[in-house]
Amino acid sequence: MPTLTPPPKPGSDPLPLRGLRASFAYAWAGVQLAWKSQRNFRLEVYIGAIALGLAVWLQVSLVPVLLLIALVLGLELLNTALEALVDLVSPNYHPLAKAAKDVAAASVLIVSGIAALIGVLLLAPPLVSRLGLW
Ligand SMILES: Nc1ncnc2c1ncn2[C@@H]1O[C@H](COP(=O)(O)OP(=O)(O)OP(=O)(O)O)[C@@H](O)[C@H]1O
Repeated sequence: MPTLTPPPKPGSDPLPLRGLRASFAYAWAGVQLAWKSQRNFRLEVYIGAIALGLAVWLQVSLVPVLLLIALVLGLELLNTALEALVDLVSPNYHPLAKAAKDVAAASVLIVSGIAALIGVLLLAPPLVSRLGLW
């Protein structure tokens, strides 16, 4: 019978700062995992970086752009976590597993679509004017 390793518990470290550092390290490992395994996450990071660069260049307020980037990337990470959990509990086909994955993917789709629309509404007018097209 395989021995089960208990999960690490950085929050219960008697030295709070060491526990905090370990928590950040686990969270960063999650970002790296998503970067390596999720093409959509990489694409969203690239698009977010371009939007941020444009906002700086066009002197548009960075607050809405940063909020939208955080929303899309955070939701994509949650979607990735949910996919992993579904694969763990339901490696075989199950309609509820399908519902969980499809609805989680739908949340990313809707938020990304609306974020893209807001991004265009924010950046297109100053971009057109900066390029002297209007
Ligand atoms: N265990 C399962 N039971 C039923 N349907 C599943 C199951 N696993 C995946 N699916 C279906 O296959 C689709 C694709 O699943 P998958 O895990 O490959 O995610 P994905 O959309 O390819 O995500 P990503 O490309 O971000 O990894 C799901 O949206 C779901 O409809």
